[in-house]
Amino acid sequence: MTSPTSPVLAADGVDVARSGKKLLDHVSVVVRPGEHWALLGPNGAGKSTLLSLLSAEQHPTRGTVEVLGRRLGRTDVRELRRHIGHVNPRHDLRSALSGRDIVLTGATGSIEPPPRWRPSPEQAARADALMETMGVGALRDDTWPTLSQGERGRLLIARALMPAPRLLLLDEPASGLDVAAREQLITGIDELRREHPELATVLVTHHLEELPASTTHALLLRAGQVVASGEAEETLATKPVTACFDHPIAIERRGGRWSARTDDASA
Ligand SMILES: Nc1ncnc2c1ncn2[C@@H]1O[C@H](COP(=O)(O)OP(=O)(O)OP(=O)(O)O)[C@@H](O)[C@H]1O
Repeated sequence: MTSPTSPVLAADGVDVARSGKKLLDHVSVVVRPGEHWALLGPNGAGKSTLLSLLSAEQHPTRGTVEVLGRRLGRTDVRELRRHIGHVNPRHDLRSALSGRDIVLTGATGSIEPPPRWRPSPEQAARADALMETMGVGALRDDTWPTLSQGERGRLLIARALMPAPRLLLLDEPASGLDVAAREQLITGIDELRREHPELATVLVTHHLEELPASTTHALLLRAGQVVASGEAEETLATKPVTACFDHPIAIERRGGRWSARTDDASA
């Protein structure tokens, strides 16, 4: 589809308008293989709207979006979506599938395994390896209704990676998790990034504490506009984050991870 070094995502001068309101205003971003972007901003900033473009679910009103080298509006988005790992936290599973079967449905792109479908030995081995990476190898036979939210989240990431996508989109993966579950998730994401060096990821969050240490870049959005964009070291810093959230916030980075608190010096 593209060369291994060409951008995985390229949005250029993107506007999205709905009901006469500009949800995104001249947003540009380029994501390359091996980069791990945080998409950060307050409620209503436009993060979900941008993610819906990057996942080929919506089209821009103005500007261009290329996903895996294909221009939205000129390509079959249903086919394109099959090459994007998109973790939907509202996974609509009704039956009591086992952890391993849930991961295997990533190979068929379906919620339930198709009747009489059996995984190939390669697919089965990949499912097992991804479950180990995400720290859910022990949940092989546990069924969906018995799993915690954190366990489900990590299984769904393994599931999204079954077709070996070059792009993984994570929409608030740590939302609602307790601190132990959040840390297990973050460890899994770090591990995943180490084991799949070509994979590019975009992770949406409101909280800097939820960012894995392996985050390489960040895009800060406020009211549909880009406040800062680029390498994590520069963008996940006191000044741009304060501007993004319109509140004096001091950022600290320790052991690779970020934390945020009110900046008393300027509050
Ligand atoms: N179809 C629509 N028509 C009009 N306004 C919309 C539509 N969809 C979203 N919005 C508005 O666009 C803005 C951006 O929404 P979006 O969901 O992208 O923000 P977000 O950064 O993901 O917010 P949150 O952190 O709360 O999830 C919000 O003010 C929202 O109310």
